[in-house]
Amino acid sequence: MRVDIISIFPEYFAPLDVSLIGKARQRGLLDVRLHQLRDWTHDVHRTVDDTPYGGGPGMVMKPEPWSEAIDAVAGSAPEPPRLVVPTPSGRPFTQEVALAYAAEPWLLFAPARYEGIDSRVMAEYGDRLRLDEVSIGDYVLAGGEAAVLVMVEAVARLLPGVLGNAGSVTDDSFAPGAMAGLLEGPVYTKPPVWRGHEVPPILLSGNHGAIARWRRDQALRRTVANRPELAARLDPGTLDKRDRQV
Ligand SMILES: COC(=O)COc1cccc(COC(=O)c2cn[nH]c2)c1
Repeated sequence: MRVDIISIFPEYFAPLDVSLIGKARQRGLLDVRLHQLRDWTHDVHRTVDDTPYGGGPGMVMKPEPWSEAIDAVAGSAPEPPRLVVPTPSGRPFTQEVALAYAAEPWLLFAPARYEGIDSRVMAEYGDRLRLDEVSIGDYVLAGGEAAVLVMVEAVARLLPGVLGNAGSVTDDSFAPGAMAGLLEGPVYTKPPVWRGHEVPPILLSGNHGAIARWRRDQALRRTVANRPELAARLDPGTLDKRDRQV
């Protein structure tokens, strides 16, 4: 997968050189290319923003630098990238969206700063680059760069070969399957007793059926407690009689 990121702070993406993503890049599983938006300005101050039409606080990112940058990166490629713009007003970025992105050969991220990018840029590229405006949560960041880091990590870990243990992807709490739609339950490792806290004995029992039921029960409890709106969406049929005692 190829990932291009256009930003006025390309240095923000240094974390993509380390850990999981860094190794995936070294192994050629991921091709991340960074671009400085200001390289597509033509004034001495390398201006990328201006005051908003209609008044109001803050500044808006000018359309010309973005369109010149996007044209230079995406060009007239026969199979153009999917353009992803992080914004508080976007559709929710979920594991389902991450899975869809992981199937794309090429993503182009456009993290905005200030009050956002002139909307005509979205209109210009919406169709050809299958523009997706996505939100990683209901809060406002100073810029989309942190959101791009989040999305690149969520997508990259789904690529074949990136995660050592393939199982952990299918066990994702938001992945389809037995635990679909449930939050992760508690996890434990050695020592069996730590500062007087014991690991739940069921986990040491070797009874894999009972362990699976216990884990599902714990996941259901946590989902009901922390995300009642997810619990409400669970298909009653998916809850076996044990779960209904929750
Ligand atoms: C067309 O879209 C744009 O112009 C983007 O506009 C903005 C405006 C303010 C802040 C941001 C950065 O993204 C977030 O804050 C964000 C993303 N997810 N949750 C919070 C982007």
